[in-house]
Amino acid sequence: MTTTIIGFPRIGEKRELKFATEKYWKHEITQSELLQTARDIRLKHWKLQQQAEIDLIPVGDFSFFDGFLDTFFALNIVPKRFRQLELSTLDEYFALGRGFQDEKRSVKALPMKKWFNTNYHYLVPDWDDHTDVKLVGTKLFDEIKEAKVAGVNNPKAVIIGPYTLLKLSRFSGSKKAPDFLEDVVNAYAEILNKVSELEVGWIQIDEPALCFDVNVEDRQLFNQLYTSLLSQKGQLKVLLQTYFGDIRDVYEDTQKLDFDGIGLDLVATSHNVELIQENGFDDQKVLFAGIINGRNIWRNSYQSSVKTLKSLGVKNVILSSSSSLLHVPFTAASETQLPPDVQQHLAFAVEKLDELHDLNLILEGNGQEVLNKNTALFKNIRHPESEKVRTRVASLTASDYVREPGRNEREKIQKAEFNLPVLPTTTIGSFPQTRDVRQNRAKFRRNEISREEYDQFNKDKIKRIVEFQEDIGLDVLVHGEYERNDMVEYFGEKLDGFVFTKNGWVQSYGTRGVKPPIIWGDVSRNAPITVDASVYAQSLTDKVMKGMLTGPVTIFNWSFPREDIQPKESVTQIALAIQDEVLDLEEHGIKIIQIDEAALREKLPLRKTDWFKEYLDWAIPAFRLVHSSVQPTTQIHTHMCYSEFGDIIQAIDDMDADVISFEASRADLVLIDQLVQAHFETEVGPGVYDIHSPRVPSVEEIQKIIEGFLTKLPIKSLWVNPDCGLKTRGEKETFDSLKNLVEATKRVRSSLHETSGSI
Ligand SMILES: Nc1nc2c(c(=O)[nH]1)N[C@@H](CNc1ccc(C(=O)N[C@@H](CCC(=O)N[C@@H](CCC(=O)N[C@@H](CCC(=O)O)C(=O)O)C(=O)O)C(=O)O)cc1)CN2
Ligand code: MET
Ligand SMILES: [Zn+2]
Repeated sequence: MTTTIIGFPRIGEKRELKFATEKYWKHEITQSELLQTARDIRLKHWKLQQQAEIDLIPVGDFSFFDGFLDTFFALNIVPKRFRQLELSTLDEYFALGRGFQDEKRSVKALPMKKWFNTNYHYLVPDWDDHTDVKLVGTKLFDEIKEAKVAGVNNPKAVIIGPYTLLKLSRFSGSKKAPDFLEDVVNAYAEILNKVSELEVGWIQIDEPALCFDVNVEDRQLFNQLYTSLLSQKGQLKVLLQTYFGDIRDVYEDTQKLDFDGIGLDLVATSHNVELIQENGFDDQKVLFAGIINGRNIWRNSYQSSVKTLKSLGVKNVILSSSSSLLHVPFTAASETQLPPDVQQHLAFAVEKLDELHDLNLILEGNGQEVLNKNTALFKNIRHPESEKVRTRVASLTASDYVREPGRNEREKIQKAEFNLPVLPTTTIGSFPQTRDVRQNRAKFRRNEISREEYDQFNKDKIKRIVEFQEDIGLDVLVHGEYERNDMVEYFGEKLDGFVFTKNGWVQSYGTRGVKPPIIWGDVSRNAPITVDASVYAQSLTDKVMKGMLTGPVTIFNWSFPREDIQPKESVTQIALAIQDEVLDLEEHGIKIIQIDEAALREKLPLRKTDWFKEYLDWAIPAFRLVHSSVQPTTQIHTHMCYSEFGDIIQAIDDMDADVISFEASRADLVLIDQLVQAHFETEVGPGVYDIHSPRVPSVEEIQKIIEGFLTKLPIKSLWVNPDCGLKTRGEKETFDSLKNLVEATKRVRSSLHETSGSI
């Protein structure tokens, strides 16, 4: 038996890569300084794995921005608009990820999407009829050489596979995936060949897309790709690596094809275990058993892992992580401020390396001591439970999930209550988290300023931004969320039952990271959270101030969940805590309350058959529970930044919010059509401009977009807003964009007057 991992976090223990990259973008360091930082990071991570005696060390899992981008960049899949910029290779690479702008030129970045059911984003390549797929990149080979020089004698080359590449791509020309098949196979064959020449034993080809539903055509595509590719592998051993789910649709095919290893996630579901038990596993192949959880931060229970592994009856096994460790923070060792009983149960990336080593020892018969210690740890685990919370959850009844009166009735009541103009304008909540805002928070954290000073700073910010919103004529105002480091971490810090880390950063996209809170005990609210800020903001204006909360499903999905109770149970507890906050806001005169569910779509199970019974059947009720007991006059908004909910429209409507805002880039006029077709009842604010880019949209541009929406949607259901919060933007571009948004709306309103006389 030996050990490996699928991949290691790459941002660095103290986010060194983030800081160096951002400095490079600001021209504060040179390219060679950035490359040196990257080399240092890779070396350090390889050494850590060597110290933990990991046998097969992944190489190629490092990335400056995104591993999916690395793969298609190496394969020359770069739209012309980027090539024409004539940048250096590295700058072209970054341009794909974050767009490019100088005095003369402006090119939009490739779109980003959620990587399966994680909070990590990958870049979506756009293939057109000019796309010329061929191997041009040397990153993987360079890193292999570098690893060998550094004394990594047993590297495992890592690359994203052709099936996943094709399935996750966008084809905008007349040529579709099958038309590129031959070129793709040739390019990958060349990669295998080059890796082989470097005397590498194994190549890991990541194919997580096999964990989605695989239909007949997909299955044929998969078989075609690999029949051809594997016939050219020579001496190189090929590992088909999957993660995040099971491969029931192609399990038999993978057994028949000439793979040397199959990597299966034994943690995300029990399905892969059953597949092996029921169908057996080819004696000639190695099972890369994904037994150490790459998605959560708890210690592994050796006893149950050993039991699972022994139940498989597979001859050749290499122990591995269930996914890349990219999705967990670097090390738990630095989290010294955590209660010791929590601390001892944590395993971040570095600790997971040791767990693999331990498990290997145990399975080889030399690990009785570590096994005993681990078993004792699990015997003594005590999650703080609250009788009060349990009783409250147990006494919920069906009526707690139903808001009265129904939506149509409420709509009339609220139109009278608020008397807003048609096409009401608003924003999604946050305003730019400028340097001074973060510094104020950092100072408070370091005890350099008092609570009063900290609060006063934020109050001044609120006052200023309320004045700005009034000045430019927005209709429904927000307080700006200056007090929040992150929309989930902030609530985690305020609620009982959560613990949080000091340095538990996980990459979300590019150089951006999040510090997911940890759900450790039963969750409840012990004091108001946002009431002061919202009430203060409302006191400054006669316009209506929108309260701003994060919903239970998003808080749960962007935290590290406990595993001793069902997700439904945790989410219901969080829902009741947020319900307390909703009712408190209402009682304090806040009349519109937005409850963000940005992450609702994200955790939809990979397979359609699981959508309702494993997720939506509790996620949608949890949201309803939060708001169902408010007055008919209180207007409930929700927000989802990603518009990929075409397939779950009915479930979104069933959340029973009064208004929903979401992203609506050009392609999503399709979504608007779907909404109309599905008789979607919730009022909608499809984002009229993209906040992920610093570009300022013109008045005319926004006006056109609103008019476009109006050709499809009734005017009484339409709101005007940006497509997400403004926290990552600069102030100047934000202010200019919002002024244009309001002006465009006014023009549309007056043109309506002219054409119809009344509205
Ligand atoms: N949890 C979550 N997931 C999400 C989103 C989201 O908003 N939250 N949005 C979507 C996109 N994802 C995003 C993820 C991260 C960021 C982001 O901006 N992250 C920031 C960190 C934000 C943060 O929490 N900052 C902290 C701490 C920042 C810090 O290190 N501060 C320095 C000081 C900084 C300074 O002086 O300038 C220090 O303490 O030393 C704070 O504000 O308090 C980053 O990586 O740069 C944006 C979007 C999807 N997933
Ligand atoms: C990622 S969704 C963001 C919603 C939040 N209210 C904000 O405006 O930042
Ligand atoms: Zn958003």
